[in-house]
Amino acid sequence: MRIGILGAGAIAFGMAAFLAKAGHHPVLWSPSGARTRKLAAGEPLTATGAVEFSGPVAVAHDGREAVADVDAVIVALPANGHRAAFDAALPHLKSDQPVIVSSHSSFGALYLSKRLAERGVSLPIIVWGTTLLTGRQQPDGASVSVNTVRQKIDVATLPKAAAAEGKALCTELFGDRFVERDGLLAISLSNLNPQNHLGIALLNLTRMEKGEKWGQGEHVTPAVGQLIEALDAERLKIAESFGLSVRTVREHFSLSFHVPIGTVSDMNQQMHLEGRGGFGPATAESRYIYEDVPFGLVPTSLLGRIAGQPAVLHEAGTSLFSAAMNRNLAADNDLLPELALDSFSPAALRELCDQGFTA
Ligand SMILES: NC(=O)C1=CN([C@@H]2O[C@H](COP(=O)(O)OP(=O)(O)OC[C@H]3O[C@@H](n4cnc5c(N)ncnc54)[C@H](OP(=O)(O)O)[C@@H]3O)[C@@H](O)[C@H]2O)C=CC1
Ligand SMILES: CC(C)(CO)C(=O)C(=O)O
Repeated sequence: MRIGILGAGAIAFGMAAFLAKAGHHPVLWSPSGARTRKLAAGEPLTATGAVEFSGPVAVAHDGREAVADVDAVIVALPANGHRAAFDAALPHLKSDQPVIVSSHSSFGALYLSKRLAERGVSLPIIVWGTTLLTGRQQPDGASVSVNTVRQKIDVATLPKAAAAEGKALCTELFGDRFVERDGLLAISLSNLNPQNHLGIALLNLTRMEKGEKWGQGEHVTPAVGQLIEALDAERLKIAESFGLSVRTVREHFSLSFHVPIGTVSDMNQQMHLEGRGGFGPATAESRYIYEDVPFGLVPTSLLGRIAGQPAVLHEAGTSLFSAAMNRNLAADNDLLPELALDSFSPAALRELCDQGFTA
């Protein structure tokens, strides 16, 4: 199949390599063009580690080229770029052309659904709770090091009625690893980066600010792990009050990183011992803050208010990072203001997350 990928970072490169290796035809789009310059000049895309691949891949020069004549579109860039990517693709998307959002954040699928309905276009939006793989892009501009390919990925569709079709497509492209969850609302409570990264980045902020090279797994010490698990308890309580089943952070870690289940700290220490703990951000200008606070902590706090289960640690995380960065990080979210979800009842939100917007 021909697959348009919006984004050209670590995840987009890794997915393109995975797809090309499986015989599909990925088309990568870098919004600025910078990250596909080498590939467009004919250098092969190279993946090493958990995915091994080297070969040519196609490059799109704009949003129109990225979605023209493709069988499906994948959005694979940080959530602070989702609205820009959606807007670039929107005028060119056709009815029945599925769009996969990985990882889904901050009700981006509802934003896309609303804009598509305004155009009279109807297509399945497939949302994943996380990414297919983890990895880091290499400075040579044409390669990616893939740390892990996940065993399980939570998936749902908007509208919910497209669930079987959505899961079948994902399985055809990426194999038998998809676990169907109870709609977009469940997936909105399934992305664990915001909680994980709040613990990691807040408690290691000076390391990031000073540009140190530091082991991420190694620095998920017992205190950091306990903060992550306390944040997880808030998320689980919100999910429960909506009647939704979601994975715990312990299950997520064990399934993603192939370590026996234990405390979050113990699992990270195990990854560190095996040389798979990775490195934390070497700058405070990191998506761990600028993506995960506005597009992760903020929407979870909103869900907590709607559910009557205030997420006090999530709210504190937003306030603490906003103070430390001297910036109102909640105001960086450019998706939620378009949706005005604050006044929704739990039942009305659930209905919208199951049906989406219709033309
Ligand atoms: N890497 C990992 O291991 C993991 C990543 N994730 C999630 O996956 C998603 C992708 O991550 P990853 O690939 O690592 O991220 P990267 O930072 O590597 O993504 C870079 C890509 O995003 C584009 N981009 C970034 N910000 C914007 C913006 N404001 N507007 C438009 N485009 C933008 C860049 O554009 P340009 O090409 O123009 O530079 C580039 O194509 C994120 O949501 C991340 O949290 C989740 C778990 C693990
Ligand atoms: C490094 C990892 C896998 C865990 O924090 C991650 O989730 C990310 O890079 O976003």
